[in-house]
Formats: sequence, C-alpha cells, structure tokens
Amino acid sequence: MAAVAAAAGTFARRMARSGVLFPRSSPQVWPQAARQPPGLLPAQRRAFSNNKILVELDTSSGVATMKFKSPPVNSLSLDFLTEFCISLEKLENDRACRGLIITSAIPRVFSSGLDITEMCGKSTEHYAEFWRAVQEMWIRLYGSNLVTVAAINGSSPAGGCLIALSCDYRIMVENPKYVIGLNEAQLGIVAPFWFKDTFVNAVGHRAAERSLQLGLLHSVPEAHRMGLVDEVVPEEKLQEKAVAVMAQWLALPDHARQLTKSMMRKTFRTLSSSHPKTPSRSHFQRTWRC
Ligand SMILES: CCCCC/C=C/C(=O)SCCNC(=O)CCNC(=O)[C@H](O)C(C)(C)COP(=O)(O)OP(=O)(O)OC[C@H]1O[C@@H](n2cnc3c(N)ncnc32)[C@H](O)[C@@H]1OP(=O)(O)O
Repeated sequence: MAAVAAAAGTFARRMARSGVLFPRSSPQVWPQAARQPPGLLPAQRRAFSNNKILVELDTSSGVATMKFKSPPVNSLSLDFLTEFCISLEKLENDRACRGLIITSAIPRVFSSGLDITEMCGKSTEHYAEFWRAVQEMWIRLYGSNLVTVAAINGSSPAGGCLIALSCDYRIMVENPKYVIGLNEAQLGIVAPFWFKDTFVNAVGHRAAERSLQLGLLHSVPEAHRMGLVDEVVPEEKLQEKAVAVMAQWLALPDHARQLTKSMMRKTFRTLSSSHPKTPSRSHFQRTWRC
C-alpha cells in the first residue's frame, strides 16, 4: 500500500513537471500539516490581508479561509481580481495549505459579480487588462490544486456565481432573500462560453440551457434542487459545515484527488490554450450603453 502511494506520488510529480497537470502549482503530496495528529499542538494561525480580501491560514489543519471584504457588494473590480489572484497564488505556494474556504465578510452579499464600472467609459487597454484579470481569476481558481469550498453567505449573481461554481463544493446559507445564478441574459449580455461550461458542469445541459437563456437568479432551495449548490444550511452552521466538508475532502491523498480534478476540468485547458479575445471597446459600450 505504501509502495503504491509512493509510486503514485512520483507519477503525480512527473505529470506535474511534464505540464499535463495545471501549470501554476505542483501537487502537494501528504504535506506535514495533514499528518499532524489534531490536538497535540495549539492551532497555528497565519493571516494576510489587503484592502479587498482577508486570508487566515490554520497551519494545523492546512485550511485557509478567504473572506471578501470589499464594500458595498464585493464587486469584482480590477483591483479585487488582482488581489484575489495574488492571495490564491500565495496559498498555492504555501506547503502548509491544502484547502481553501471562500466566503464573504459583507452582510447579505457573497459577490455581486464583475464590477460594472470597470466596463464603462474606459480605454481599450483598460478593458483588455480587466478582461485578462477576469480570465486569470477563473483559470487559477477552477484549476487550483487546493480543495476549494464556497461558503456562500449572500447573493451571488453572474461573476459571483462563477466564483462559487469554480470551487469543488458549494454550501449556501438558507435565506429567502438570497439568490444565485448567471443572470447575464437579463442584463442583455451573454455569459462567455467558459462561464457557461462551468455552469453546465454543475447542473447539466438542460437546466443550464433554460437558466442561462432566461438569465435566472435562483432562490436557495431552487439552486439546491438543480445542483447549483450542494448543501443548504442555516447561517450559524455555515462555518462548521464548511470545515466538516473540507475535512472529508482532505482525508484523501492529494495527488489522486488533484489528478482526478485535473481530468474532470478539461475546459480549463481549452481556455488557457485558445485564450479568447477581449471583447472590443465598442462591445463593452454597446453592452452597457455607455
Ligand atoms: C461584457 C461581457 C461581460 C460578461 C460577463 C458578465 C458578468 C458579470 O458579473 S456582470 C455583473 C452582474 N451583476 C449583477 O447583475 C448584480 C447587480 N447587483 C445586485 O443585484 C445587487 O446589488 C446585489 C443583490 C448584489 C446586492 O443588493 P443590495 O444589498 O440591495 O445592494 P444595492 O443593489 O443597493 O447595491 C449597493 C451598491 O452597489 C452597487 N453595485 C451593485 N452591483 C454592482 C456591480 N456588479 N458592479 C458595480 N457596482 C455594483 C450598486 O450600484 C449600489 O451603488 P450605489 O447606488 O452607489 O450605492
């Protein structure tokens, strides 16, 4: 058994070096933090923060929590996306980190999606930079070697829904006011194909087709029924549930889980190799009538 695990670990490392795996981070195979018996040492915590995002890493469990804290609604501005990618990269490069819980520190909103003000009245260069940042965020999160759990404690339209969809598991707080979905069509715009593919992967083709064409924002029970979220919990149970789910996923050997994730998320490679063009300036102007 030990020999099989060692051989699989070597294979995983070779695959990572050959570029077959996601290129940005190599798999972490049974890091020290995971083998440490719980309770022997007091929990070790590290934190870093910028003005958009707070990250706390518990090195005894290997689990980091990323909290969005960009008022009023955690919109995905260029600054936010840049900070997000930097924070994620730091965690990917930290051998003590194996899992990431993403949640919001802003009441009632997980993320309102792409920042609309970034797509109005700006230069062509700005649109290009912004669009690259949107793609980069998705490529990094969807392709992350970490176990990623979205703890969705508020509404999550459009780009906010994409962040949740890019995680391995979604838990949402039950609240009749919260909604989630890709509502682009309602706004008169089209969700890019990689938003669509990520959505289809979660809910299946028929449900995605109907939801995307109608630009639906789903209530929490509806999102649960269609598989857009995996679990629904009361607000006070969210953190506990996210930690429990994370423990279940982290109980597996990293290399096997990571290779399986890589295999399942093939569209990642399509986007990173074809790198779709930035929508033109006139496209943004027509879209937002600005
Ligand atoms: C061109 C190709 C693009 C294709 C892909 C596009 C993807 C996207 O993500 S587009 C963005 C889509 N997002 C939305 O449709 C969300 C719109 N917002 C809401 O539904 C709500 O704001 C809410 C549910 C997220 C929160 O509701 P509530 O708590 O009631 O807050 P308010 O609506 O009063 O908003 C407060 C404040 O925030 C501004 N704001 C909201 N969303 C955005 C945003 N996405 N970008 C920038 N700013 C946003 C809103 O205008 C309010 O501002 P003030 O009026 O100045 O207070």
